[in-house]
Amino acid sequence: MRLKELNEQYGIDGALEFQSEQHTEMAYIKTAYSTAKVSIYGAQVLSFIPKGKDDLLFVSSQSVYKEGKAIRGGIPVCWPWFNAHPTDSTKPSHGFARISRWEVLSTKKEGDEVVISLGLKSDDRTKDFLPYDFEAVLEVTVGKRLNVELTTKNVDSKPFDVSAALHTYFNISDIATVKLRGLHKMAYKDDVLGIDALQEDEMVTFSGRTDRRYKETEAEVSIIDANKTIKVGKKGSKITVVWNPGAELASQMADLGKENYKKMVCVESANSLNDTITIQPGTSHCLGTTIYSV
Ligand SMILES: O=P(O)(O)OC[C@H]1O[C@@H](O)[C@H](O)[C@@H](O)[C@@H]1O
Repeated sequence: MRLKELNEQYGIDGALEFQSEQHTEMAYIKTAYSTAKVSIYGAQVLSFIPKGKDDLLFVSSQSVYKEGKAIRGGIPVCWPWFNAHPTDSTKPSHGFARISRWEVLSTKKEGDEVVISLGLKSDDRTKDFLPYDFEAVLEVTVGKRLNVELTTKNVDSKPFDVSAALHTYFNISDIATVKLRGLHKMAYKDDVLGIDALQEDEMVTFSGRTDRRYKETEAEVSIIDANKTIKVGKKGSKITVVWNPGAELASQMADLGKENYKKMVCVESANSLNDTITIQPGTSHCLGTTIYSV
């Protein structure tokens, strides 16, 4: 759909406007409490700014905007698999949702909130990646908080498995001093060391490359930064991924750049490991995250 038609059909006066940017359209959203920006390519939220505060989301200044490449930052939708494909390493890392063009399904303003729904359906292209019929919907609600829900519906006659993550990049002042609360005593898979471990310290802190999948985690996590605390809630997820590439890996990531890793931390609401979801025909699964600052 062209920009003019998008705005005619789905624009909301003073609250939601589409603009062409890079290789896609972006929805610019304004509410009494916040502003947000959502890329139609990837169904990726790229900005959430509560009134009077800094952006809670980080987007790399080196990010590449081009068809087939994932935008480095915001909330990439990793789906229908998390990280490498379970059996075929030639398939794209973190699935194909974040490198797909989604369709706008609806927009609305309800009280102080603005909601945009984006959809992705199975077709000949997606069958190469996931040989089942599906309907995925990403609903983004912007208000005092940012709420993002990814619903996968199985419209096939056979069950299929989904692993996923709402891979949120948070904007922080310094990875060396930031702390995460809410994961104390939780078991995790350390994907850097390849071991299982337990979170002994009350706070998670960062002293190098960190890549962990905390298990059985349904509680809110607080990101405690120098002058703000960001709360990250979740829904339909028992895995919380914590990721920062550290200096060495960051220096090899052209779309991140050498220094930017210091300004970001990922806290992801995920389905992975023993929380991979089997979706039966005619049923659906919803994975969500809620973000706000205090
Ligand atoms: O570079 P990508 O494909 O966006 O992935 C970034 C990271 O995403 C994290 O969620 C994974 O735990 C890491 O292992 C991975 O490196």
